[in-house]
Amino acid sequence: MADSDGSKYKGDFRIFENVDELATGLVDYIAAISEMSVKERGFFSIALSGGSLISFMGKLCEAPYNKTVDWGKWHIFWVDERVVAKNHVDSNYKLAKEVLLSKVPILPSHVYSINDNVSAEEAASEYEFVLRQLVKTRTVNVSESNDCPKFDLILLGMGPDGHVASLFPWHALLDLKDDWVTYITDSPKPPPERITFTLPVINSASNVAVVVSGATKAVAVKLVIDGYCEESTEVAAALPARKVQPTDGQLVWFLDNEAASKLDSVASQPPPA
Ligand SMILES: O=C1O[C@H](COP(=O)(O)O)[C@@H](O)[C@H](O)[C@H]1O
Repeated sequence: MADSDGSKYKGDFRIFENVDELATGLVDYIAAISEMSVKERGFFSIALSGGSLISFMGKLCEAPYNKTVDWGKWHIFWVDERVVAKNHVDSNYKLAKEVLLSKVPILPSHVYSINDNVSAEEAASEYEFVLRQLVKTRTVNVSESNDCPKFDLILLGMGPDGHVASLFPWHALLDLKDDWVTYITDSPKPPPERITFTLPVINSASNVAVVVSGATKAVAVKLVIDGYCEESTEVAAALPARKVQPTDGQLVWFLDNEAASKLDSVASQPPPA
């Protein structure tokens, strides 16, 4: 559906029968972008979120990906991270380590986790500093239009409130234009202290995938993609996920049937071949 300014929400939508098929589709997609990036640039820069999407990435540890993916070329970042110790149950790093990083031959020096010994503000500023060095060496590509890092792939989940990364509805962080990495100390979802990429960085990526499953997110999915939902009084345009529109990159949504169940505009599309 069109916004009040006439613009339409753009993206590709892949809808799967269940979460197992979604996970297979997602890892196929990640492996293909990894191969293309390594061929074109010699590196693959990927930024992970936390939450349910990480569990789907476990399939990358299985055949054929465990052998075919060029793990030595992967450089792994976090789109957002909770400012807790790396062994804390809320740590996005811990989740990714358990599901993927400890099971494939990724180089430890290519895993860019946050400094968990400092405040959220310092952690964000250190993370942005590291990112700036890696953009200088082009380990992470750069956007020609705004000098932001241009990740080969950014993976986002979405909460039932429409938040992506640690960018929450109506929060002032949504308006940041010049920062790459920022921090929040009043996150509506615990834990309260987090760091997060800003929208300009997310929207500068070459590829962005939003991965959403489950019936509890069906209303938010409809608000974001169709621009309205009769069952909700939320303002669609205020949902952070609706502000994810890559400037020069490709956006793909991976949905299971339950998350897509309220959509009118794309629900009738056949699953990808
Ligand atoms: O707090 C967070 O939530 C979102 C969504 O998580 P999910 O478990 O509902 O899929 C996640 O994408 C984000 O990275 C995380 O910090």
